Amino acid sequence: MSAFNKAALMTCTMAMRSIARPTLVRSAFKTSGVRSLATVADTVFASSAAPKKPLAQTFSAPYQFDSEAPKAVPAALKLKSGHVFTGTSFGAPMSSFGEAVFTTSLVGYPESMTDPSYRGQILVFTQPLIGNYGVPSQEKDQFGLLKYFESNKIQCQGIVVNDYATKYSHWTAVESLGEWCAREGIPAISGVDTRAIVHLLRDQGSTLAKLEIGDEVLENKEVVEFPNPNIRNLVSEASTKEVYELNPLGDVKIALIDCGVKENILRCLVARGAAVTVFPWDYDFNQVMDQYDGLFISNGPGDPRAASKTVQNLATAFKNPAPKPIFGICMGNQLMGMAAGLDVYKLQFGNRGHNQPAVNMQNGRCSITSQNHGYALEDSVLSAPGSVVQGWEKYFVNANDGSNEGIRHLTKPFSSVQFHPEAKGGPQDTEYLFDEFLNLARAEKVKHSQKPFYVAEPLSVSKKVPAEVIA
Ligand SMILES: NC(=O)CC[C@H](N)C(=O)O
Repeated sequence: MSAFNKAALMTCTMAMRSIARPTLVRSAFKTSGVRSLATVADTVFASSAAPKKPLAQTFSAPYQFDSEAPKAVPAALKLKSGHVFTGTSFGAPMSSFGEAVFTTSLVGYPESMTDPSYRGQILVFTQPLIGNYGVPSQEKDQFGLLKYFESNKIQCQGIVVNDYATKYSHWTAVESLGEWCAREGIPAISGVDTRAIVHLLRDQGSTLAKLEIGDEVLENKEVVEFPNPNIRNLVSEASTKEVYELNPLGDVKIALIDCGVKENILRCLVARGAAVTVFPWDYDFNQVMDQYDGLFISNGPGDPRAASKTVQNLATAFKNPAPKPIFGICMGNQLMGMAAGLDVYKLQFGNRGHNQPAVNMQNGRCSITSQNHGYALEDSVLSAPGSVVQGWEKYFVNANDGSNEGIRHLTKPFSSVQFHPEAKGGPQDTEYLFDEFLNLARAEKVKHSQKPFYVAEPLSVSKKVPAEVIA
């Protein structure tokens, strides 16, 4: 764990302790002079002591941390189920719609919010204190990839937090979370009981929602229609429109199908020496695979059934008698599974967080993984006798809910995982899967380079040389 993660974890632990022992924690903060944390402890204590009201009428009064802060703008999270949570706006002064989902991750809000897989979603953070380390810059690395974000803009439709930290501090920070949201036109609400929201989303499932800001909240009109982002082709919206190359001098050539790829997947590939060509989601890669040593299918937003073209292309690739290695992550796992003949279904509330246990079915080893998905492969047929899905086996399984975490082919170099080995944020314990994939691709390259390059029958050439020239 990095020093930064440790600091963030300590902040969280301190805030959580304050719920159990508020008096003690408050006096400790006062003597050490940490004024902003003392205020957090007060707030958590005050809200947990508040009388319980029916959820539909939940109202969190707008509050301010800082007496110099501008006047609070009202905000409301309205769920399709009729539940309304009111609080304070700290982002863009505009309303938005989306599917409300929650993440249990403790850190990594800049990464999560720019992860294209969150497109169309309103993100509820269960971590109570958000914004305390601000937002980094758009600085790029030597490959031209963003250093600190997973794409070049905020992808989610809005964010919901319990306590927004108005004061931030981090060596990479260039602005506050609120400034970033306002600049990018993304609404944000704080001062709501995120525990109550998560209970609802867990019990009734991910729910369509609206984030209302400003006067609209005061008008308190009923929302008549909640547009469902999952009926759009979000993959097509998030995917690159043009083919582009990264690290062209890399020693192994990978074709990457961009369904909404996270920057850290690209970083993980180029950092290991791969030359990566990124293709749009519907590109018929089978036409160009002879120029590549391996194929990668990325993560992406929304319902995987929207990417049926990628599924068709994969089904064709699977039939290739001389198959190249293929590896997929998250949406990539779902698309590869569908191409293999598996069904996909929507989970009740999805798995989003940094501590999801995935058990490797080959060796029983469990890895703690980073995840962000609402759909899953129906993999029970893989172990069923006489299954129509031949040649594939379960690769990883989620130890919490038994859902699919990966599949692999029994004889061909095809595999995929539902979790995120590239993390960002979250544990990097499964990053070795990038090495395994690139090792297979390098072996493929060697196999091809062993095909005859030399001129056949060299002796017959010398025989034809006229005698007088040799002399
Ligand atoms: N991270 C991802 O690739 C998510 C895949 C898909 N959109 C899901 O929610 O299941």
